[in-house]
Amino acid sequence: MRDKVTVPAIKARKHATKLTMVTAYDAPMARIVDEAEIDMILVGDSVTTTVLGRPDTLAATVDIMVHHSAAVAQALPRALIVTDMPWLSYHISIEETTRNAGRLVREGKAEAVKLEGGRKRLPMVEALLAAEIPVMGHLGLTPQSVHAMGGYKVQGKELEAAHELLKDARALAEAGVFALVLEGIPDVLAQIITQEIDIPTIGIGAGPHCDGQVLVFHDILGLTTNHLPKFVRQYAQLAEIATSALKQYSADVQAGTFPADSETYHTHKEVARTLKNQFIEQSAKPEG
Ligand SMILES: Nc1nc(=O)c2c([nH]1)NC[C@@H]1CN(c3ccc(C(=O)N[C@@H](CCC(=O)O)C(=O)O)cc3)CN21
Ligand SMILES: CC(C)C(=O)C(=O)O
Repeated sequence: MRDKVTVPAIKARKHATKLTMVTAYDAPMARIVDEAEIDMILVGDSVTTTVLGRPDTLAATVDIMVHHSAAVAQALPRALIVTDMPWLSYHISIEETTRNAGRLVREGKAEAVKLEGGRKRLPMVEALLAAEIPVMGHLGLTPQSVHAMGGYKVQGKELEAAHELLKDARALAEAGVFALVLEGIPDVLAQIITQEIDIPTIGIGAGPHCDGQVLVFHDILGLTTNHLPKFVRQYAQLAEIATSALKQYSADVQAGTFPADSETYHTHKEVARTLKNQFIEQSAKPEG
């Protein structure tokens, strides 16, 4: 039995083996991810795009994140549960931010929260850490900034933007976040940030030099039907497997081969015989 993954254990992996994180949005998904010995489960606001059919993550609310986080926690995973703070739940005031994160922890059973943005989020990050809530940062292509970025575009490609991202990473690390997601940035910038800060970096579309990697469950397993970012590697085509299984089920129903006797309930022979005699025509012949 491997030990429960904790925030200090994640921090301690900075100069050890690579960290892995995968999203999950409900209990069976959490069990599948945990069986694979993934270090961290991200209850991502990508639940909106993967499960709720939305084009972006802006529709996520604290209620939605609590609902999915609590379902994941019900699986009692060994992996650390990190739950996303949705858009506008940490932008208005320190009080609202702390209360919202508190709900993710108390009702959603999150063991840490993740929020997007750098220096402009520092007062909120500091308030959460003061309330003993571990915080994971998220910089670069931050999906909650989709409209401000003008789409899902790689960030930090120009020299000045790269320097600004490094400053944001340093500020978050100094404030005390325990790990930092780097999304959609050039490999060399991710390499430099990883070298310059003393907490683990978790990359998604940020090249191979990060201390760990994260991907979305549906993307890895081939359950996503829409456009896939360049950074996704699909390790299975589960949608195809599911569709062919459901077609087989449908064919069996049409052919009358499902359900079989072993999949059917029976009553006592005497009761069955009497009922048949009363209601089913031509059932007078003796029952076997
Ligand atoms: N299923 C899913 N997977 C994700 O990784 C994900 C979500 N949903 N929803 C929220 C955000 C949106 N994400 C995205 C979506 C698209 C690109 C994308 O298409 N990027 C361009 C980059 C173009 C460029 O600037 O060079 C690409 O072609 O990869 C990247 C991240 C990541 N997140
Ligand atoms: C793409 C990952 C990092 C994320 O934030 C999410 O799944 O919401």
